Amino acid sequence: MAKNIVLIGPMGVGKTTIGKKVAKALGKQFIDTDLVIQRDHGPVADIFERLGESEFRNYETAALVESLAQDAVIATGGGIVLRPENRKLLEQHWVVYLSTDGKHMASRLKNGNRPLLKNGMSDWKAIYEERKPLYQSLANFEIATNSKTVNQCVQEIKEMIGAE
Ligand SMILES: Nc1ncnc2c1ncn2[C@@H]1O[C@H](COP(=O)(O)OP(=O)(O)O)[C@@H](O)[C@H]1O
Ligand SMILES: O=C(O)C1=C[C@@H](OP(=O)(O)O)[C@@H](O)[C@H](O)C1
Ligand SMILES: [Mg+2]
Repeated sequence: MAKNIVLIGPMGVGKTTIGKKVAKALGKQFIDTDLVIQRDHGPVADIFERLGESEFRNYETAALVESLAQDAVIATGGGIVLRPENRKLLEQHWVVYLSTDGKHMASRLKNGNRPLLKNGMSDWKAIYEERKPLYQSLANFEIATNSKTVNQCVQEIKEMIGAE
């Protein structure tokens, strides 16, 4: 199995945006687990509403398995680290953790419908604090995105994996 580059990190940190650009720069396929779920089951917010979070997590694990079988750059959803079985799968790949100190996150979160953020930034902070140790323990690389542009993050990832 090829070693994929997998982006993890909290909601809105830039996994989808940066992942797409890294894939392009490396000439690899780009996969977003949320889009795989959406392709098969409809919009993420609708799944949360109709079926609840635990069914969404089932779909997410299936999407992760399918994605990791490719040779790709993969953007995950922020909650991918919650399930032990997902973490076990990720251990075999290059895991890049996009971190943030929380500044500028409100503007990064403006677009997109995130069903877990009913109370905005206070939910975001609490969820991130809870998951941070999981992101840290899985990461092969960490990129502090706070004061960097999207393109700087892309460049750093390329350098980290030795593509430069
Ligand atoms: N380093 C960055 N600096 C400024 N804006 C960023 C940065 N990274 C991402 N963004 C912006 O933040 C928004 C959220 O990014 P997105 O890729 O959807 O995050 P995620 O997939 O992690 O939830 C996008 O509009 C993106 O352009
Ligand atoms: O953090 C989470 O639990 C989630 C993050 C979202 O993806 P992004 O991290 O790309 O926003 C999406 O998978 C869903 O809304 C749940
Ligand atoms: Mg995303």
